[in-house]
Amino acid sequence: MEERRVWDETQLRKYDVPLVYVPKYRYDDPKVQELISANKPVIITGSELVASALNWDVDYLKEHMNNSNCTVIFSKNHKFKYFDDKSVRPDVKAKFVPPTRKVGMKMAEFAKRLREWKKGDERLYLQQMLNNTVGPGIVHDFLRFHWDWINSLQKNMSWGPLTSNLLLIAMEGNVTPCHYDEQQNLFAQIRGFKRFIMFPPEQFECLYPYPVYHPHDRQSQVDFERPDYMKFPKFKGAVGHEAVIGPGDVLYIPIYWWHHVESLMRGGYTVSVNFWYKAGPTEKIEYPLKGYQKVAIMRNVEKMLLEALHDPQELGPLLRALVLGRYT
Ligand SMILES: CC1(C)c2ccccc2-c2ccc(C[C@@H](CC(=O)O)C(=O)C(=O)O)cc21
Ligand SMILES: [Zn+2]
Repeated sequence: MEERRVWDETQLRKYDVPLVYVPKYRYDDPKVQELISANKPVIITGSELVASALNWDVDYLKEHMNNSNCTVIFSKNHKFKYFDDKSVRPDVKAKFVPPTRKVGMKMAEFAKRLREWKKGDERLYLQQMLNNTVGPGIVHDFLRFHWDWINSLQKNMSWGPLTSNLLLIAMEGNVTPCHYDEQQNLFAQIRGFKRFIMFPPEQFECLYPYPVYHPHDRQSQVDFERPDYMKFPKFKGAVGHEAVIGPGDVLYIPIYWWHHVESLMRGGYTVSVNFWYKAGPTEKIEYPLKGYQKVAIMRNVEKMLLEALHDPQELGPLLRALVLGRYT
């Protein structure tokens, strides 16, 4: 039946990227397991995975979460570009200007700031690991997630263990710029609508990730809002897979797939929970290698070269000497 449109295209940010649609199937449709085992994205409906959490809004959460501190990211603009400056060398870290800052705060304070937010204020993005200390009411809802469905999926796909569930509360219009993760991800939407633009690992050359040793490792250097086609000419060849998900939907984000994520403008704050799984064991290697395997190989080469050369400035010249005029 024709679904009631509760959002429209004017709530999506405009980018110069051609898009195809991610397919949508009911959780018991064989196409779901077929697509997931092929490492292809799919929107899964009717799973009831987080049905017990569909009432999670900030008022409910602040009532039922202990007074535990939540991690809240502040940004001066709508972009929340992830960075990891823990594992970064001091010389690289010294030059790096973090685009966001992390603050611990109680859910009640976050709710208040959300209510009182005015244009020009820093934007907020709450991301809190769900565990058994967040509060009895939340743990009760969490335990009532549709675990037998997702556990059977994990087993059928021979994924590794569930590593974490992140509770995510984003302001309308927040953007997580394009990046990839090294885990399988089932992303459950609870409140509001989120839009994903995803690219397969094969499009590595179009998305120009930062060097592996950079704090923005795994993020694309391309600013989707103002692409620099001189520096990143191959971005012209990128083709995105678009998915818009709402309450009750689950999106499968395959390991190593790039994803740009935004909470729809004028759609109110969004609540989501993601389920990150370690990759399964690689059975015997088959040739030709898959895109994500080549990405993993390139990452290892970068790490090895950095280890050997020690000075990051020497990596470029050595790689150019190795390739230009020889492998080009
Ligand atoms: C941007 C933010 C809040 C952040 C800041 C600092 C450190 C980590 C993270 C982090 C990690 C995951 C997400 C969820 C999602 C993107 C989205 O839904 O916005 C996503 O990428 C995924 O589920 O893989 C969001 C974030
Ligand atoms: Zn991600």
